[in-house]
Amino acid sequence: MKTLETDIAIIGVGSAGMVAYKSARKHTDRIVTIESGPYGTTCARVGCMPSKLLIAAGNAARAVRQASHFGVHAPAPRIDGVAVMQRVREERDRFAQFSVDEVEAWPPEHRLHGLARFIAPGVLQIDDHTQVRARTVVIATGASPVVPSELKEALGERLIINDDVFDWQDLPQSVAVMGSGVIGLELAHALHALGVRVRLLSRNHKIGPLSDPDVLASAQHITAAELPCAFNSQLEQATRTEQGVQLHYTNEDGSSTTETFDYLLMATGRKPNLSGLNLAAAHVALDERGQPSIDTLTRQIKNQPIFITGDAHSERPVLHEASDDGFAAGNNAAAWPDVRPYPLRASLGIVFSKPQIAMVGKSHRQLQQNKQAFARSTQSFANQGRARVDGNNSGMLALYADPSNGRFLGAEMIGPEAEHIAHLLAWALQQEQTVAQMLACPFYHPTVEEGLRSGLQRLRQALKD
Ligand SMILES: Cc1cc2nc3c(=O)[nH]c(=O)nc-3n(C[C@H](O)[C@H](O)[C@H](O)COP(=O)(O)OP(=O)(O)OC[C@H]3O[C@@H](n4cnc5c(N)ncnc54)[C@H](O)[C@@H]3O)c2cc1C
Ligand SMILES: NC(=O)c1ccc[n+]([C@@H]2O[C@H](COP(=O)([O-])OP(=O)(O)OC[C@H]3O[C@@H](n4cnc5c(N)ncnc54)[C@H](O)[C@@H]3O)[C@@H](O)[C@H]2O)c1
Repeated sequence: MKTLETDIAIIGVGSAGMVAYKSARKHTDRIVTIESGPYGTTCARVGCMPSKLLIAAGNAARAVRQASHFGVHAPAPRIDGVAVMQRVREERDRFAQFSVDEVEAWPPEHRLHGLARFIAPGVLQIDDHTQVRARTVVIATGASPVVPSELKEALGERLIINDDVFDWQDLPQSVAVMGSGVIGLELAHALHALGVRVRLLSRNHKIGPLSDPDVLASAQHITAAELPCAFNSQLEQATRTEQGVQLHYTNEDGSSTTETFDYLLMATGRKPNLSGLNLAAAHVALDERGQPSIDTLTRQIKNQPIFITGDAHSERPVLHEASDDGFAAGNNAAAWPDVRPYPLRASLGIVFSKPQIAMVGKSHRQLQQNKQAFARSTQSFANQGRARVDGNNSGMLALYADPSNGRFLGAEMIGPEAEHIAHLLAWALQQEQTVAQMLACPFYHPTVEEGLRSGLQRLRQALKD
């Protein structure tokens, strides 16, 4: 057994772990990173990038189909599944290789391979080959999909997760997608647009992270029109067949459906990779969800020389937050015990569905849960000028503001250009702008952003009422 002494041990070399390493390295050379899987990051290998590549292919197919709306008639697109998946894999590999190259350029003595777990405070066991004694530890272990073991046993390799999709050599004929959260929506829309027979199964009426009643109702309507869905359905039985899977489920109205698919894609949430770390040996207390109590600004686990980053602590499991966490944790792990707060950016989430969904700042649910007074406006995109020009005039924007000072608080949206409107809103939120200040900014004509201006004008009126 090899033993090592170091200042900082970083568990997990994904997006957060890589940034933590680079930040810590500015202060000390005594760093060890530990990675149990391949380098390349979840985002580039099996997350953000390959999913957006598949979505881009789906958007291209959709554009051809919708061209006739403009009087431009093209034959139905012929989808070459092998070529679609080849581009997804090749571009994915190219993105992932940038991270692999970066990590492999780090000094070899800074890189260990194996599964890390605590055996005592400040002491990590890596597989059965190395023990690392570290002054501080950064946990950057990411998250993994939740897959019920009984379904996995019943369906074997016909039950898949997002990772499997991006390794396909060809598109399958049919896929049932379980879960109408972020991953379920993005992949179901992309596969459907690429001509795969899809059924989106949801045990409730949720659409991604949406909570505003009007935006959610609009999203339910749009999603049901766009995709074959079974909302509020209950999977009763899943059986492996020679060709794939047979699913028997109860529908919202009590009727039953039996359908066969090539695969069942599980998209029912992701869980932080903490259970294998044996945090009890580090004297870290966990709550009922198996989460440690952390200071969100320093990223420190309360009263411990341990920092936690990215999807491993699940508050905001998106890429830019993982990078920010890594930066804060890397610097603080080096500075410990003189840690300092690193402020959070305005909260921003985007779902690359059709149309896109965006969440900025406080959601409707959070405002209600906090019992916070708020003014609200809603704005439909059905008659928005530029959206009608482009033939993507569906969706709804809800905006919230603080009645005590007129400051913008948050927004929920499904609709055209949501990714760009959400950025404008997040920047205004971070600058603590009032609705009046936002309306004093320029809005070009004719743009979808004019729909945002209409929503802000209504919000200004709601603040007066
Ligand atoms: C399908 C999908 C699409 C996504 N799309 C987007 C998007 O469009 N935009 C966006 O912002 N975010 C997106 N995300 C989320 C984003 O990918 C994550 O927030 C981000 O990758 C988290 O980075 P991380 O460093 O926390 O984890 P990871 O990159 O997963 O790194 C964790 C690393 O820790 C290693 N590890 C785990 N346990 C141990 C252990 N005990 N010992 C040693 N090593 C260990 C793992 O092998 C892994 O390499 C998507 C995620 C998925 C799954
Ligand atoms: N565009 C992006 O930024 C992007 C894309 C993909 C993933 N992500 C990140 O990854 C995280 C995880 O995504 P996700 O889609 O796995 O989780 P999610 O929490 O968004 O969705 C999970 C869905 O599964 C449902 N569900 C849970 N248990 C179920 C069960 N037993 N049966 C049926 N349905 C069930 C939930 O009601 C929910 O709708 C997201 O929160 C997001 O932060 C981000």
